[in-house]
Amino acid sequence: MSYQVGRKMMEQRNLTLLMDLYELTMANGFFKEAPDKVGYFDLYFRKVPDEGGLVIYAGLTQVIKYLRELKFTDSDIKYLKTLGIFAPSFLEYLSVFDFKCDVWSVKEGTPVFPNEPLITVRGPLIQTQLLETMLLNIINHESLIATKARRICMVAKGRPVMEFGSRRAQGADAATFGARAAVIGGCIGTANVLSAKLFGLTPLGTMAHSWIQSFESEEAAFEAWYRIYPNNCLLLVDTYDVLSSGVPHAIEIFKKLKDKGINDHIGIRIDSGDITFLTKAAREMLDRAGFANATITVSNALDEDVIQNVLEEGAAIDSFGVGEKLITASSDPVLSGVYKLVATQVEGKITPKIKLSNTIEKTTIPGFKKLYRLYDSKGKAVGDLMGLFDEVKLNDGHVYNSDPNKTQQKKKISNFKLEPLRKKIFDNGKLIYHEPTTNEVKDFSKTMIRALPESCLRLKNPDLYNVFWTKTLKNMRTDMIEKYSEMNS
Ligand SMILES: Nc1ncnc2c1ncn2[C@@H]1O[C@H](COP(=O)(O)OP(=O)(O)OP(=O)(O)O)[C@@H](O)[C@H]1O
Ligand SMILES: O=P(O)(O)OC[C@H]1O[C@H](OP(=O)(O)OP(=O)(O)O)[C@H](O)[C@@H]1O
Ligand SMILES: O=C(O)c1cccnc1
Repeated sequence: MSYQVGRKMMEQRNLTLLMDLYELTMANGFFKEAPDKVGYFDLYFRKVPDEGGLVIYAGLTQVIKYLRELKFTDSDIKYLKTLGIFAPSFLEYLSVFDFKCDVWSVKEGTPVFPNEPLITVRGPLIQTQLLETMLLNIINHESLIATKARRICMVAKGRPVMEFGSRRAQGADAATFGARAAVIGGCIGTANVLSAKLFGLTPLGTMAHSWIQSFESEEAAFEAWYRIYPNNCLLLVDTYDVLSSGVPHAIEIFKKLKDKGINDHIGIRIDSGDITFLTKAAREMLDRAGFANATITVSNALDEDVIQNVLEEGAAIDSFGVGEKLITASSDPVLSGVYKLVATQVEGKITPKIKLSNTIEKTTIPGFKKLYRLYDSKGKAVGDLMGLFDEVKLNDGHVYNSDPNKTQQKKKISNFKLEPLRKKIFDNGKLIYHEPTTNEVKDFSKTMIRALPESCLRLKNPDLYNVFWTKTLKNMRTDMIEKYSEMNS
């Protein structure tokens, strides 16, 4: 395949067939058995990674793009035909696929909690089923990375964190969409230029060891860099020896810049060794030479634990470059979001659906639901509330804790303001949502996090945030568990 053809394929790549085969075999069956049945699916996750207190919801932009571009091409149909398992009339339906679903979603950047319906899709069962794989693929990935970035940026305590992970991401999409998610989670920008271009992020970077190595000496390498980039001189100082070579050579360059009247956007990057010891020593040397404004950036397999540790030890750091551990969320690399059928509808009548399990955590939450955040008079979030779509009076003074182990725990809450957490994104297949920019999503996320109780923000042993259920929802689920358990005993 020629380079040009390969490029065109990438630009026009069609992800419609990126689905598990069973989505198609079921859809083929629904087409035959229940062509007019409407399905309601909820997308939610059960557990926060790293035993953290919250997940930062990310990926909606890619979900919107995916849904807008759904199209089975002639070659897709031809391929599906070769499998010999689909009815010709179903393939005909796919060939003129007309997306007709309603989609509700939480806004990107929102801190969210286990079992909350982040997305609900309502539409022809045939169509709602087909979306499972990609919706999960996108939301599970981006929310995972945004959540990890939030942890890392939180311990950096206001110091900028740059996303440096593309080289170690698991593939091109993981790098590009991961960088966007990292910015939603708090990073100030990314080294990934494609991601910066596509999503309006700030492209950032310093230099690699190859630049220094390619010259006869470190001095020559720094000298050449400063001549080309006098207004942004961040020098990598650990190629030979940080304290005896890198920092003294960097200081020489900063002096030359000072002589030319340039004294800002100067600094060093340290990429190996004991971060605490080296940054403290380097800081002293820079200050003594009159360069208190020269910044110190560190990198090298950083994560929230290392960052917290070095800052507790008093390391002198102005910013961080974080790659592999962020972009792969290596400490807990799976957000196990699921997409479950919660109701069907025939001739306007909605029937809630449930899946039982041996564990109450895995038993689904039936019904077409709505989701609110409750704020007290000071604007602090006191919990979220899940109820059924047609409940008018959501709070009768008695709501139920959603912790599956505490389903009987009843609470009375009063004097709060209800804010809907979800918005309608597609109406009958038509996009009706105005998407914010990634940087707006990031700011929105910060505001939403600030409103949460401090105790659920902690990295270790966070308090469980309240996700309440209305009495109606709780009773409906209990009744359904009983009914279906009896039916099968
Ligand atoms: N003071 C510190 N406390 C905790 N962790 C640290 C500290 N200093 C460095 N680290 C972390 O320890 C790990 C190992 O650092 P080290 O410099 O030995 O790495 P390395 O990759 O072997 O170095 P090199 O790049 O020279 O091969 C890295 O993840 C680094 O971020
Ligand atoms: O460590 P990360 O968090 O992924 O940050 C990105 C790393 O990528 C670069 O290293 P490079 O790939 O050149 O090799 P290195 O591992 O030898 O530093 C850079 O110097 C960082 O060390
Ligand atoms: O610009 C940098 O310093 C950089 C970019 C990617 C990975 N490591 C470092």
